[in-house]
Amino acid sequence: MSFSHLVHDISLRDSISPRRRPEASIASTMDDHASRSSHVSRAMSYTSTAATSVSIAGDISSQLHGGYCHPLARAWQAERQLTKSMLIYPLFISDIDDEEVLIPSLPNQYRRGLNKLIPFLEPLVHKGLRSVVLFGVPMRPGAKDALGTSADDPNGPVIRSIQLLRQRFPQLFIVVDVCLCEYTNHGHCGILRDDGSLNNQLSVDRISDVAISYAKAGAHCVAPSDMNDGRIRAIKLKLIEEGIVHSVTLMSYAAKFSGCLYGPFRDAAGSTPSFGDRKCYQLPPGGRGLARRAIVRDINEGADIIMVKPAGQYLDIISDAKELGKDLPVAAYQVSGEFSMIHAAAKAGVFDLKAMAFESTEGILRAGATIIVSYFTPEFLDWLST
Ligand SMILES: NCc1[nH]cc(CCC(=O)O)c1CC(=O)O
Ligand SMILES: [Zn+2]
Ligand SMILES: [Zn+2]
Repeated sequence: MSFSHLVHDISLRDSISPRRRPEASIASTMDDHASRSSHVSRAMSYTSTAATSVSIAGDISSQLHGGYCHPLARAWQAERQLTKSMLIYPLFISDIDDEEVLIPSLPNQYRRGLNKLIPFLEPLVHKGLRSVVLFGVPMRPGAKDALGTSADDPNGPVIRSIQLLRQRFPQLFIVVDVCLCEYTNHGHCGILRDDGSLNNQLSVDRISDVAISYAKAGAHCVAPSDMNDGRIRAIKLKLIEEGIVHSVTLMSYAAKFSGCLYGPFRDAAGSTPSFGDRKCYQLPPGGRGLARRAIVRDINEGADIIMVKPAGQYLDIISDAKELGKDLPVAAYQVSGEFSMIHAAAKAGVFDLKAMAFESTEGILRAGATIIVSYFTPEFLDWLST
């Protein structure tokens, strides 16, 4: 197409219908008359400078607005859109079977015993819930010790709920978080040396045993969140040794950062460390290079899915994970603190809850994740149905 043809076309359009000017879509979003008329005069100067071919080419390629003013055209700008099957819903399962307790720092989320689980999940499964991630919470006195013995208690809440969920919801994909911090009396994610640091060998041996118990109980996916070096390899090798590697997905919390955003979770799971913090085994927030090394390491050790956590503050890491592991699904965990912040801000009138919930997941999807662990899952099942 020649430039002179474009000049002709533009002036023809202008003379036939002023509404078809390239600026029409901008003007239509303006509601006061003054700004509308200023756009009209800009449109006229556009037409008058259209005499030189170079500036026309520049102006035409600069017109983006017309491409996305319809809601569907806006949706098409995204590489991928949120679907129900991308969501994993976190569940806190108490060892007190009849318990159902609201977690004050985590809006609308409860810690539930086994007897409350099925009635709660039934309607969600009917609305399209595809996957949950289980966190066991031992509430009974004496349930915690230095080795986290209750983590794989066959009568404990996690193993019993895996069996129950498999039986009652055969289509539900059951992910189980593997860590010791909920079960140790010191609240750290492994077994400690006398000086309070993690003993890597003992921790990895124990955590891989726990993962195998969950897998044997019927978990479709085990997800170690402890961050001990070498646990992905150890779990994969034991899955092979046990002859169950073909039926279990291994999801690594590969890039898990230490920070302020896990507080409500620790309230829910009772897993706040009794001394110190997790800074020596969770990544420093500025450590992008370290996160990339952890991601590559876990891919090489046999992870099937790579997770980044938290999500919103770490979108560059999600994008790195997708680049480094371009043939693996990448998961993002929108953690308790992110969820509670969104709720608090919505309550303070900063924004609309639903709009922000969607915007936050759009960022995560854009960065490259296709699996999202989210406390908004029950709401999304409703929002995505309408
Ligand atoms: N290791 C346990 C674990 N698994 C997932 C989370 C956090 C999830 C959330 O905040 O929603 C934590 C807490 C922690 O590491 O302290
Ligand atoms: Zn049913
Ligand atoms: Zn832990």
